[in-house]
Amino acid sequence: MAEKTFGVIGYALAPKKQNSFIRNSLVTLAKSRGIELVRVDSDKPLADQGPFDCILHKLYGDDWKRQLQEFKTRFPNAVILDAPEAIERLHNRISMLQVVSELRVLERTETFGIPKQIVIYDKATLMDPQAGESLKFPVIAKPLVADGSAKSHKMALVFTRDALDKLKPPIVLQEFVNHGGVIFKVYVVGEHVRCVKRKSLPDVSEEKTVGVSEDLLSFSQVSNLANHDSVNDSDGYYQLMHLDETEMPPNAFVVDIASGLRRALKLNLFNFDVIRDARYGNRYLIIDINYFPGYAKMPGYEAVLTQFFCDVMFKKQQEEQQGEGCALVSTKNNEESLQV
Ligand SMILES: O=P(O)(O)O[C@@H]1[C@@H](OP(=O)(O)O)[C@H](OP(=O)(O)O)[C@H](O)[C@H](OP(=O)(O)O)[C@H]1OP(=O)(O)O
Ligand SMILES: Nc1ncnc2c1ncn2[C@@H]1O[C@H](COP(=O)(O)OP(=O)(O)O)[C@@H](O)[C@H]1O
Ligand SMILES: [Mg+2]
Ligand SMILES: [Mg+2]
Repeated sequence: MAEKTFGVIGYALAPKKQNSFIRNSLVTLAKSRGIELVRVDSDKPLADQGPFDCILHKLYGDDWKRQLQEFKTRFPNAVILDAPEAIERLHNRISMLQVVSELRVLERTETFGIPKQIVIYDKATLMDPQAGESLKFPVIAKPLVADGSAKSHKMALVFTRDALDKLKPPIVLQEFVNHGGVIFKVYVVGEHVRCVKRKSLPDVSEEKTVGVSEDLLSFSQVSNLANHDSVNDSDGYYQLMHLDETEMPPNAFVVDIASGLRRALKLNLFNFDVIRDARYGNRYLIIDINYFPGYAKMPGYEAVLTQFFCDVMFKKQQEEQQGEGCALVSTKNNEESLQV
């Protein structure tokens, strides 16, 4: 066990997240490296608690943002992982993916982008015969807001233009891209990047689009379903996916994109979903970016997160020492996330 506390990290998480993420195995390993993990009491003002060297958080709402601001005013040297303004960009499925077009990665044989999509804010626009004219069907209808609510994960695979009237705006209509039924989830923890395979929606053939008895199929959080989980499958649409047979994308490519996203988003803790366009084989599409995802599903997450916490503390201490030595450097932008 470490003799000295290297840093105290306060965590402010919803109960479900707390149960899955704050496991004894994480707390013990972190402690052995001098990192103490302490729960933030949501019934008390954050600024009255602590002292904390760092706040790890995934909570929503203006009240929480205000509490973070107050905390930062009172403890300017504390690190907030991550800045709420940076996280907010991921709460809207349009702004979330706009960042992809800002990325510049080294030239390679693989290419990347996002699927073609439009945003519809109201029913009148949705009912306009021109709505969705620029898109090739089927499309996936996604709630515009991605705020962690169950509603924000409710999607629909829409086969025909006529079925659009069953949807409730504001929504994003995104072209469905065949990708072999497997998605790649890329977990980012500071500089650490890990890509895993997960089950996705199966490919849709032209015949399927014509012959399907329903013109709209609803689904939610497909990648979290175990293979035996029941889904509405009257058309025999869902089937077992053979994850093992799917080739991973080149690691250097994934790391390049992850590093680019991390810089552009100014975030340390996120994951993104990538699919490989079945038409090309070397074209990858980013479809979703999530703040502070289910890291506990990443094998060995305790060691990865503990190392990250140590890096954050080390960087903080270095900056404090430099600050003491040079009081002139006071222009540090408090709003910006620390990038370890
Ligand atoms: O709960 P988990 O472990 O399935 O994690 C969810 C993530 O699953 P993943 O790690 O990508 O497989 C999940 O990712 P997806 O959106 O399903 O790709 C979200 O990040 C979800 O958070 P929120 O509901 O969007 O706020 C995450 O939920 P929270 O744990 O943050 O509630
Ligand atoms: N454009 C697309 N083409 C094919 N499948 C998609 C597309 N967009 C989403 N999916 C499938 O739908 C699932 C949920 O969509 P996603 O945007 O990741 O929402 P969530 O935030 O709920 O995870 C993905 O994991 C993937 O299986
Ligand atoms: Mg997703
Ligand atoms: Mg998501």
